[in-house]
Amino acid sequence: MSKNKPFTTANNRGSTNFSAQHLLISKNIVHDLIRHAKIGPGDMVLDIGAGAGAITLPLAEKAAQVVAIESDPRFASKLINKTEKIANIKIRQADFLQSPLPKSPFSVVANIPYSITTPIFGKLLDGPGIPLQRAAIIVEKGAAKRFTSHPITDPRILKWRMWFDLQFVRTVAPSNFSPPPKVDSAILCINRRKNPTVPLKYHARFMALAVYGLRSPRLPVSAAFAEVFSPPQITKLARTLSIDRNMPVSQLNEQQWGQLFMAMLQHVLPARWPRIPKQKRRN
Ligand SMILES: C[S@@+](CC[C@H](N)C(=O)[O-])C[C@H]1O[C@@H](n2cnc3c(N)ncnc32)[C@H](O)[C@@H]1O
Repeated sequence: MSKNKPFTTANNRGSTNFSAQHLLISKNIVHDLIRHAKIGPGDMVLDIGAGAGAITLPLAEKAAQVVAIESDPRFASKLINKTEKIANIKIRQADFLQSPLPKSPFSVVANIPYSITTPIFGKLLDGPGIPLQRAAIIVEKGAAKRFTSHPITDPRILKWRMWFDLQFVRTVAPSNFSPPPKVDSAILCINRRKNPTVPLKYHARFMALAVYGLRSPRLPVSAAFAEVFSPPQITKLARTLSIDRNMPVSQLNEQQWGQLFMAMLQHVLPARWPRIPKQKRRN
């Protein structure tokens, strides 16, 4: 392959996507990412899709350890050469989606490949035992809005937000990348919740209620949970939790979802609990 061709990458289906990668060229944005992720000398940090190392190197000045994962062998080998004398950087040439996550607490600072944003977030946020603490990630602005906004219509995003606070931090203009992408980007911050309304052990059971409750996001709360709570229970709950029983179920916030779930555990017989959805196979 010619030296002048743009860097390319394997996508999550194992084929090759020959589009150019949008590398960060703004030191201010790199600085902002590291600051928002609150990286300090005790932190082990993943840089997902490290490219030419725009984030990796400044990150290593703040963190205890940086593991940079890059699937493109040309980026990876350049980065290995560039960082061989820096003791706290490890470069892994690998597909992040197929790589094991750290077993001890870690953070993420990254400008990721947009084409696999949801699989990357799923890998970081889906499982109950993943020790992710904090992250600042550049994603397409549309995705950042979708992951952080109200109403909440997607049970998977709701589940992420029950245990992690997802915040839209700021828009990042195309001029901060080379080549500039056609769309706006954004910094999205993730912080593990210290006191989630629902204990982590109920992760799968909560997902069952979320999938059931959001099957038709425009249904009023009373109809959405009709098979779980009896009409008097719903009326009482709505009053105690200050919820309008006629509002669309998608208008419930994370805290109200948590309170409804805890009420279900306490007051509803297990036979009426929604079933835990079968895990989808991940390749
Ligand atoms: C948008 S570029 C960002 C590069 C660098 N972080 C920066 O900000 O300049 C995304 C990078 O992710 C890499 N990449 C794409 N798919 C990947 C995967 N599945 N696992 C690891 N890296 C991947 C690409 O090769 C590319 O270098």
